[in-house]
Amino acid sequence: MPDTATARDRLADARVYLCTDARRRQGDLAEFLDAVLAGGVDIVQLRDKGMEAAEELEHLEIFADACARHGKLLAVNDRADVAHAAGADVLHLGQGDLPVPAARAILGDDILIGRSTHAEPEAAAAAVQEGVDYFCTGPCWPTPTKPGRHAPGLGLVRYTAALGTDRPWFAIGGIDLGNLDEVLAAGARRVVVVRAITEADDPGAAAGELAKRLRHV
Ligand SMILES: Cc1ncc(COP(=O)(O)OP(=O)(O)O)c(N)n1
Ligand SMILES: Cc1ncsc1CCOP(=O)(O)O
Ligand SMILES: [Mg+2]
Repeated sequence: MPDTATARDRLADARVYLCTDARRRQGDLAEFLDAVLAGGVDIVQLRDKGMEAAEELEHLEIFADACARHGKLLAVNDRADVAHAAGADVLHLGQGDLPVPAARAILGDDILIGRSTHAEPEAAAAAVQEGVDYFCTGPCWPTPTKPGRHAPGLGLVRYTAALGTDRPWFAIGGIDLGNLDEVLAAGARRVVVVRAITEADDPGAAAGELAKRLRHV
């Protein structure tokens, strides 16, 4: 991507979106982020559900520095105030989070807003809702990363692909290098992962392999 690319240009080009907590603290965290961003992650989100805002902001400084070094997008989960304070490129909102118009009223038009969807009507709505820049469909498989969330499976991915929307959308939930071909065959061209990268022996290599396969479909 050229240096002049906007956040929306970068989103349009994105294939691999990583959500990670901040268990890998300080120096180790920066090293981890450098490896995965150099490897092929296009968007990185700090997703640490138990963390209070002040601690989240502290960690986000490390994320923001890493994203700036690599020209990649920084995403914040759930909280518009934290996204604003961190200067994030992206705010991700689930069905139970702040409604998109409320987030837009706080943040304006420059930030990208993403939305989670878990059922066909939610995906169809997110594909056209004003103020939404991208959406995610899943979980494709039940996942310990989001306990208790019913998995609509690859049927929702097939449904979303059939919408033929121009809006970027990502498959999420239980995706790894072993089942990526099934996700691709269902019609997804972008994925969100947690464990496939954070729990890999070599996170940078895992990011690279995911990116390579998604970019050569
Ligand atoms: C990129 C991305 N996609 C989906 C989610 C899940 O959001 P949500 O359904 O609000 O669940 P929590 O992550 O908040 O537990 C996400 N965070 N990021
Ligand atoms: C946050 C979230 N929302 C739906 S599935 C999921 C977690 C996906 O994690 P993993 O890639 O480890 O299965
Ligand atoms: Mg949420």
